[in-house]
Amino acid sequence: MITMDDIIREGHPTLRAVAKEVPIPPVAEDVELGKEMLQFLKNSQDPEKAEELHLRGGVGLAAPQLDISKRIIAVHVPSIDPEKPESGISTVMYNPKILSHSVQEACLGEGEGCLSVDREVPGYVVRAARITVSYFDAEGEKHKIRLKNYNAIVVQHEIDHINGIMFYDHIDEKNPLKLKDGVLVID
Ligand SMILES: O=CN(O)C[C@@H](CC1CCCC1)C(=O)N1NCCC[C@H]1C(=O)Nc1ccccn1
Ligand code: NI
Repeated sequence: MITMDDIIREGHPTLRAVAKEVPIPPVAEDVELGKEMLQFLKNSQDPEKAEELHLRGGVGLAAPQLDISKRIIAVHVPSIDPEKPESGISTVMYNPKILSHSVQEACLGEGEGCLSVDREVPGYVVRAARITVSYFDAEGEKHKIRLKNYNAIVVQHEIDHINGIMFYDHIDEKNPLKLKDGVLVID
């Protein structure tokens, strides 16, 4: 079972490596890893389990954060609106790829954090507001999905990890809270 002790922190070189594609269909080891990554996120969002296991609540996790330089990410974003279950996303993506993205940009009003970064880094992380992502699932089936707003931000944060990019690489150092016109602020 994955706990915070398994998550490497900034400064570890694996966080800056470009992760390798995995064979499709995923081998048993990669299927198991994906399941554990998704379970970690679910545990981290369960008050009892999070307390018992000392987990920081997370909505995404990338294999490089476990010092495993493979292109595997997990996302577990609860849908805010129970009437619209599709507004959340819960899945493991193998070899995810952003096929296209909107010109329109977006950022989280609160900025971003990272389970591999034990400090606050203030500033807007401006990303594409909408993305089209292809990925393979545990069975080796290919998917092509369109994501927007918070789900799009989360998946972009995770795909950054498999490319060795950290969220603060996107923050304008001179003026971290600068916002160009038209950037959608997501709260
Ligand atoms: O690469 C993956 N990571 O580093 C885990 C990150 C991923 C998100 C950061 C911004 C977009 C994706 C993560 O989840 N967090 N960042 C640090 C502490 C907070 C936590 C978080 O946002 N938690 C959360 C949010 C809503 C509901 C429940 N929990
Ligand atoms: Ni992160």
